Amino acid sequence: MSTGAGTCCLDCRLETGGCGYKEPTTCTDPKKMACPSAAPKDTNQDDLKLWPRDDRRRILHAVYRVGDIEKTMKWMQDCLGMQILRKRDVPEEKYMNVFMGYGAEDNHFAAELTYNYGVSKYDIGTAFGHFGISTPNVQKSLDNMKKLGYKAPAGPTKDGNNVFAYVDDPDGYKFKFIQRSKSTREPFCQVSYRVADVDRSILFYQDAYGMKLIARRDFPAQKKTMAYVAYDLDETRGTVVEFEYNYGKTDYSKGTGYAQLAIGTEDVFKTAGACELGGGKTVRAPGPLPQIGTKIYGVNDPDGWKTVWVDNSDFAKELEPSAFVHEVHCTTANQRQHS
Ligand SMILES: C[C@@H](O)C(=O)SC[C@H](NC(=O)CC[C@H](N)C(=O)O)C(=O)NCC(=O)O
Ligand SMILES: [Zn+2]
Repeated sequence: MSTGAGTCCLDCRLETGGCGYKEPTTCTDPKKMACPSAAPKDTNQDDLKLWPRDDRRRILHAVYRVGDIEKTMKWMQDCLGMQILRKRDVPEEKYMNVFMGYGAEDNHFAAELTYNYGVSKYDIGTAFGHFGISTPNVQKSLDNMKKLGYKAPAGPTKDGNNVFAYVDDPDGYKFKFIQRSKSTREPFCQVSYRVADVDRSILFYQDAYGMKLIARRDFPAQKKTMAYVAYDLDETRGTVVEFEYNYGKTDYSKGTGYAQLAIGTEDVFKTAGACELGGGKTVRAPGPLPQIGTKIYGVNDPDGWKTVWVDNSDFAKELEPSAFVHEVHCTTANQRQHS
């Protein structure tokens, strides 16, 4: 497994600062052999190169931090027509999550809202673009917001066949209403990142993450290039990652709000090896989440956008009704804010 400057396997490098072995299978470091998160012994570079396309992957949710989880939930229900899918409180780690979306998480993309106890404000930064929401009628979506007393533009922007409008959620995250026919299977259809090199991003998401390029479009008049990658080439069926490259602009601020994209995988350890091979920077070693137990692996892309890979079978267990220890009342978390 290519490890860039270092020449050791992923686990040893993370645990010991480097054992000097090039391949997990040849690593005889006692720490490595005992390491529970060792990549499968039969892993080799060719296998890792093919893994991103052989794996069973789906974009699960986008994770971002909010200052008032009840206010955001209500905004998403009122303005986007989303529903509350599940809640989980992790008091030992002083945070709670609420999952919002348009359908069950076993086959729909979701927003994973993160409320850190006592934190009411985040810097959205300039690198995050928007979340895309498809709607059959943008004007009606805007009129609905205004009728409910929310701030919204008077009307959509029309650019050729494209009809769209941007609105801000309570924390300042941008949501883009995108006019599409009713047949769109996944209304929560886009996450948009600003990037410093669009072709570098395309290649990385293809090679390291196994995504497919849906489109790459230049807009010289607007001095920008847009690109779209996903696991499904039909962009109305699943969630798409959009890259926005503004000519010559490379210095964006990430802020503290947006956290990561969660993608399902059959094997977080093998995926860790494949991401490293593709040039990803590991930021969270593969292994179980504290308190929750779901195996995850965290990695940054060349622009520093984080992806958390989530074990598919552990994720399915998270969705089982029995996993809902108790219905969390959001006021509880907000009350903690004042404790
Ligand atoms: C499976 C994946 O999508 C998760 O839900 S991981 C949950 C975990 N969330 C937090 O730790 C939230 C609190 C934290 N203080 C924050 O603000 O992010 C998470 O995101 N883990 C990722 C990791 O790298 O540990
Ligand atoms: Zn998650």
